[in-house]
Amino acid sequence: MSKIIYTKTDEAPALATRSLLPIIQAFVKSSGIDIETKDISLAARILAVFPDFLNEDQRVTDDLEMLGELAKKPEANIVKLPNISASIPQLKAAIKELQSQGFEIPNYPDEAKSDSEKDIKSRYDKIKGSAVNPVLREGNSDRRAPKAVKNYAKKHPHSMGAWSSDSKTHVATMSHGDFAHNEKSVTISDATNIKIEHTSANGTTTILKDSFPLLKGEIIDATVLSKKALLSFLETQVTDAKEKDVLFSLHMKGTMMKVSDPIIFGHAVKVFFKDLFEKHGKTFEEIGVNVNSGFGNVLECIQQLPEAKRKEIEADIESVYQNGPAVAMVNSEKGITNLNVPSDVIIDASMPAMIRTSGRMWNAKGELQDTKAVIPDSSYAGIYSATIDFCKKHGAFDPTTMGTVPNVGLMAQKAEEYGSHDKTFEIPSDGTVKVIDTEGNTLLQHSVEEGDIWRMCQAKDAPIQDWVKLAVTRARASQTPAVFWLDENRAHDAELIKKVNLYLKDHDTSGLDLRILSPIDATIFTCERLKEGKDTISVSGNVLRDYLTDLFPILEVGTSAKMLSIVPLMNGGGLFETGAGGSAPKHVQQLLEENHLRWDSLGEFLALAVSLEHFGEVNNNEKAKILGQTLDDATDKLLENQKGPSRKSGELDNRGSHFYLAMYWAQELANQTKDATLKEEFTSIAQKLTENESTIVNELNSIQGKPVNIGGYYEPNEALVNQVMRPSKTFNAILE
Ligand SMILES: NC(=O)C1=CN([C@@H]2O[C@H](COP(=O)(O)OP(=O)(O)OC[C@H]3O[C@@H](n4cnc5c(N)ncnc54)[C@H](OP(=O)(O)O)[C@@H]3O)[C@@H](O)[C@H]2O)C=CC1
Ligand SMILES: O=C(O)CCC(=O)C(=O)O
Ligand SMILES: [Mg+2]
Repeated sequence: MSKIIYTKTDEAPALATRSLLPIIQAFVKSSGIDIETKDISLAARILAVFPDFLNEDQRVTDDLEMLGELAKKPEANIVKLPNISASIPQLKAAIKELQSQGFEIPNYPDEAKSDSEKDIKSRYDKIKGSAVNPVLREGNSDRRAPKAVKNYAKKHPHSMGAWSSDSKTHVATMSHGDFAHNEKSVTISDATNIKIEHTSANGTTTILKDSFPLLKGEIIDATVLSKKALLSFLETQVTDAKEKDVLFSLHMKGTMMKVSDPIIFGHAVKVFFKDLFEKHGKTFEEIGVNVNSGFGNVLECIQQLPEAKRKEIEADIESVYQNGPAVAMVNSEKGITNLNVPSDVIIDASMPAMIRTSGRMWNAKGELQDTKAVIPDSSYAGIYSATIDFCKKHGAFDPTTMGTVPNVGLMAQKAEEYGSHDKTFEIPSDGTVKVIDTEGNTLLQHSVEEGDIWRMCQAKDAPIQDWVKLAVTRARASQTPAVFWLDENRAHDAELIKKVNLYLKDHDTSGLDLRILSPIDATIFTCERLKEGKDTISVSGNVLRDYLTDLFPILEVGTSAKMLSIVPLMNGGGLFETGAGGSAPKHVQQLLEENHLRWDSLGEFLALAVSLEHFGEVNNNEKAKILGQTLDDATDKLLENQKGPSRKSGELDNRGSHFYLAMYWAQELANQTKDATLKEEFTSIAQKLTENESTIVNELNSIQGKPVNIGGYYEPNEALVNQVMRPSKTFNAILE
C-alpha cells in the first residue's frame, strides 16, 4: 500500500515533529492515508551503521538506505525535514552522547591506523557532512515562495538593514589558482569506465579512484585549487582586513563540500593564527590538533597541556586577536568566532543573513561592523559581490514591493560539485592527476603540487534533460522569464550550455522569455527586476541552487524556511522538502532554557499539502486532495491572522502555531462541500477546537519561561520530549 513517509530528523524540526505529527495523523486517519515515520536523524544514522557494537535491542534499521531506494520508485512520497549535516565536532558530540546513553559505539578515529580503525572511520565518514540530501534527491529542485507567503511578507515585512554607498563590506575571492580558473570539462560521447591516477614527479603512479562507469552524454569536469595560491590569497586578505578595519569572515560550505571545504577552512585558520602556529606548531602536532575541524579544536586540545604551557598559548592567542584584524563572531557573548567550527557559518545562509543586515556581522564587542567576506574559490563568489554592489548603489531591497526569484536547480543524481566527495583528493606530492578511460585515453589532466585540492564532478544527461524540461514547465506555468545562470567562459558551463540549447528544442518555448546569462550578469539582471517588483526564475546548477534558494528567500520573506521546496523525483515519486532552512541549533537552546520553540513549521505545512495532493493524484484518493487543499487554505489563514511562532518566551510558539493550524484546518474541512463524511467528521472537531481556543493557548503559553529537560540533544528521551512538545491536555484530548 502506498503511504506518506514523514522523516524524523534533528534539532528544532524534530522537536516540532513531536507536536505536529500527532495532529497530522489524527486528521488523515479516516481518509485511508498511512503516514509512516523514518528516522534519518544523525543519532539514528550512527546507530544504523554499528549493529556489531550494539546489543540486539539497541539496533536500528538503516532508514536512510531504505528511503534512498524508495526515492527511485514511482510510489515514493516523502516529506523531508531538515537534518543535521554534521561537521566532525558535531559528529563527535553525537557519539559522546550516545555512548553516555549506553550505546557502546566506537570513538571517531581522527587518524585511522589499524584496519579496524580504518573500517570505523570509513563508516563514520559516510555519515558526516551532507549525507542525507544527496541520497534522497533523485530529482531536480523546484523551490519558490508561495503567493500567500509573499503576500504576508509584503504586509508584514521583516526587518531589513539599510545599505549605504560608503559601506566597506566586500567579497574577497581568488583571481587565479582556484577551482574556477583551473576547470576543464568534456562531454562523454559513449559510455565508458574511467579511473583517476596521480603520478608523482619521480614517476610513481597511485590510483586515486579505481575504475567507475560514466554514461553516454555525461558531462565531467575536473579542477584543482592550488595550495600556494590559496595561502597567499588568505595572507593578503588577513592583512587587508586589518588595514581596512573590517571584520575578517570566512564563508564556506563545510557540510556539503565535506572533503574540500574543511581543508580550506583549516588553511584559513592556520593563516589567520600564523604566528601562533609558527611558534606552537610542534606542540599542536603532539597534542593531536586538527584545524580542519576549526580553531575550536585547538582550544579543546590545549586543555590537556600543563597549566603553564596552556596559559602561554592562551596569551599568544590573545595577541593574535590584538594584532590581527577583528574576526566575525558567531556568538560574541561566548567568544565563539567565525573560525571555531566549520559548520557554524555556512555560506548559503551566512551571506544572505549578512546582506540582510546592511553587510555587517557581529564583532567581539557584540556590535555590527562592516565585513570582508572571504570566499576563496571564485566560481560563485561573484553573485554575492554583484548583490552587494547592487545594494550599495540602490539601497536595500524593500520586502513590501520587491518581486520574487523562484529557482529550478539541477540536483538529481549527485550532480556537479555536491557529488564530488568520492573524487576529491588532497594531493600527496607534486606531479600530475589524470582521468583515464578504458581505452587509455586521457580525458582530463592537471599538473598538481603537494597539498593542492583536486576534484572531479559529474552531471548526468538524463537529469540535465529533466532540469531543462522543469525550467520550461515553470516558466510556462508562471508566465515568468527564466534565466539559466551559466557562464560560457567556464569549462563546465560551456558544455552545459550546449545541452541546454539542444534540449530546449524538445519543448514548445514560444512566447517564453528564456535566456542564458553568466552568474554575475544574471545577478544584476535579476536584482534590477526584483527591485522593480518583477519576478525572474533562476535556473541554475546545484551549488547556485543552494545559494540562490537562501539568498533571495532571506531577502524576500526573511527566511528560506518559508519556501515551498519540491523535488519531482525522476521516476515519478515526490520528495517534498520543508523549506531550505536548516535545523537552527539556537532554537533548541531556547527551548531548553525557556521552554519556547520559535521554529516556524510553515515549510512543513506547505510540504505536507503538496504531498497530500500528490498522494491524491497517484492513488485516486479525493479525500487526500481535499485534505491538501484545505491545509493550504488553513495555512493562508494562519498567515493572515499572524499565528506563526513569536521569538519571545511566553508568547505563541511552534506548538501554539500548530494548534491554530489544526483549528483552521478543521474549520476548512468543516466548511468544504466536496466530501460529506469529512465535513461531518470535522464539524464537531472544529467546534471543539474553536470553543477551547483560549484554554488551549493558555495551556501552551503558561508553561513557558522555565528550563526543560528532554534527556539529550541528538537522541532525546522520547517520553520527555513528547511531554514537552504536547503540554495541552485539552488539545491532546480533542485530538484523541
Ligand atoms: N535541508 C537540510 O537538511 C538542511 C540542513 N542544514 C543543516 O542545518 C544546520 C544549521 O544550518 P544553518 O546554516 O545555521 O542554517 P539554518 O537555516 O538552520 O539557520 C539560519 C537561521 O534561519 C532562521 N530559520 C531557519 N529555519 C527557520 C524556521 N523554520 N523557523 C524560524 N527560523 C528559521 C533562524 O534564524 P533566527 O532564529 O535568527 O530567525 C536560523 O538561525 C546545519 O547542520 C546544516 O547543515 C542547513 C540547510 C538545509
Ligand atoms: O544537505 C545539506 O547539508 C544542506 C542542504 C541545503 O543547504 C540546501 O539544499 O539548500
Ligand atoms: Mg541551502
